[in-house]
Amino acid sequence: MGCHQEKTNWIRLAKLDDCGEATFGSYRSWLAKHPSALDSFDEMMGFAQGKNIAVFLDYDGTLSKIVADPDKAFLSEKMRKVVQNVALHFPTAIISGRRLEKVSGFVQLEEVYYAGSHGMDILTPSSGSSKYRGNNNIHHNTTINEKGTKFVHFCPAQQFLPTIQEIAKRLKEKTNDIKGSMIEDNKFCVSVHFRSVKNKDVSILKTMVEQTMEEYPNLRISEGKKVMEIRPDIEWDKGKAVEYLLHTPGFITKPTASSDVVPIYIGDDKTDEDAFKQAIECMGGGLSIVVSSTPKVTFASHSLRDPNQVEAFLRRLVKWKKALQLPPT
Ligand SMILES: O=P(O)(O)OC[C@H]1O[C@H](O[C@H]2O[C@H](CO)[C@@H](O)[C@H](O)[C@H]2O)[C@H](O)[C@@H](O)[C@@H]1O
Repeated sequence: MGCHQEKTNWIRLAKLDDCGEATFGSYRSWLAKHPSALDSFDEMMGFAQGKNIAVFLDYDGTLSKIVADPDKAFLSEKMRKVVQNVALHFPTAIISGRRLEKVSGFVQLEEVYYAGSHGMDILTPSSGSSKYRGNNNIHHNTTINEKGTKFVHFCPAQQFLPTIQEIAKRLKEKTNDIKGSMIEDNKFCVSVHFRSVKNKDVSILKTMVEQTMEEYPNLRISEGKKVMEIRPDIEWDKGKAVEYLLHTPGFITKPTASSDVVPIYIGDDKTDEDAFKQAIECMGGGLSIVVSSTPKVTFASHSLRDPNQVEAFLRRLVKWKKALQLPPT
């Protein structure tokens, strides 16, 4: 799928950051380059009008506020309702670093597609993506839920499962004495949390993790928000997960040319940059929105300050769609 020729100003602006421009002094000057998706709503929807919008959402820091205890990052009832409404009007997926069961357990919406482990565990009700499925079932496992519905898990890092389980166990033992640290087993990746670790112990923890990782050359570490994320070193990320879902039969119901699809991706973290960059910029043009209240280097074209603004944006998106469906007066 080639890059879209007709780039709008904001997409070109986002590309400047791609070139390494990081000279933003204040939030205000940064905002000039990554305008508020609420302030630019009409302009953005002008770009999307007449095309099929698909909505992709990150979970932590985007739909739920960042909290000290990762097990308590619950979704508010208000946000659940809004996401449900979005999913009733647009194909919608949540792509999280969490294990799939954990994020779907937090969200509890049947209308939404889910991808866990930074896109390395994608659940679809159909037979999976035609593009990736090919003639064999490699990486695809079928499951049937309690209601008898058939689902397919696409797990491109399946062969790493024993290694991930091993490293999660080893890190739990090793870091046991570091107060406030927490190892979260996200199935195909592991999070080492240090938000509640005393400053003086953070570097000790990081060294411990890095030393352990030396024995696992097929894994890599990336750093998120007060968390080290350990994952298989494969060419698969949230951007690839977006592409997979866009090729999944049934996700976008109206068959259409790929250039008629406008993915909107909203996320707050480094792993979301893969989706901003690869999926949004090179799939016929999409809309990428970073959630941040401070300036940061990003491929995203637009921004929102926090989950409250995400909620407001999603609410407005539904209202916009409903207005389009009204018969002319
Ligand atoms: O892709 P995401 O859904 O954004 O997942 C990224 C990581 O999010 C979670 O950690 C972050 O949120 C926690 C709860 O607010 C917070 O305590 C932590 O400091 C943040 O880093 C999740 O727990 C991680 O496993 C994910 O990798």
